[in-house]
Amino acid sequence: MVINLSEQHSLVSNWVSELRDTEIQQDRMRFRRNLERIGEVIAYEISRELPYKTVETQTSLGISNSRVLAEQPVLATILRAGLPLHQGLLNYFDKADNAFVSAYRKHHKDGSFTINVEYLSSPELENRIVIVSDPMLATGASLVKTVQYLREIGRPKLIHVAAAIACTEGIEYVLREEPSLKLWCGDIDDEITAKGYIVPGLGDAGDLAFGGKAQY
Ligand SMILES: O=P(O)(O)OC[C@H]1O[C@H](OP(=O)(O)OP(=O)(O)O)[C@H](O)[C@@H]1O
Ligand SMILES: O=c1cc[nH]c(=O)[nH]1
Ligand SMILES: [Mg+2]
Repeated sequence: MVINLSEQHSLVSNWVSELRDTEIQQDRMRFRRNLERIGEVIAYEISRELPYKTVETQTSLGISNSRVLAEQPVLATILRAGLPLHQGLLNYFDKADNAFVSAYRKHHKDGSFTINVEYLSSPELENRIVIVSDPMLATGASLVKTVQYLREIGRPKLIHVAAAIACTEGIEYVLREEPSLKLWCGDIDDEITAKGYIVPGLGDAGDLAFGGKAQY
């Protein structure tokens, strides 16, 4: 299932527009903060679908029956571009457990790339609700590989995905490989280049958030 948050009027499309803007991108702090804000809104949207339980809360004047989360989700993110989006989710799910995966594109001289996973840190995932965050869902290869690694740790009962910008081709690939995923996207673009960049997209999210990296 796919939800495109830009289909409805909300501040999300405003922030996605700023993420795409080459002038505003010069301000790395604003770029990271916009990703974080999108993460916060997606956290709120997902929170409307989670299980709740009723607890008695003692106030200074009496007892309130309040609804609170019945369980904490696991927030998983893909290094490095996922970090600001992850922080936004964590701002709202502030008691969540966390997982980190280093799925990154290893670029080859012929212009092709493969997805390398070199590091994975995760809590137990059996029967947990997992929210995977990565700002860019391009070919979908990083996401599918990440979910496959997470499934080796345990069997989550539901996996949500938070992305700032996804492209239709990548979404189709992800849902072919992992049909049970629920994808929350800030916006969806239709094109992807031969090098795997989303068009119009925003460029390289990791570089824009944290600076360029050397090829080695
Ligand atoms: O859908 P895909 O085609 O797999 O591409 C998306 C991936 O590419 C980016 O990471 P990148 O490899 O640039 O690493 P970085 O976060 O270190 O910049 C992005 O953050 C995704 O993880
Ligand atoms: O367009 C894209 C595709 C992958 N990763 C990015 O950062 N941008
Ligand atoms: Mg990158």
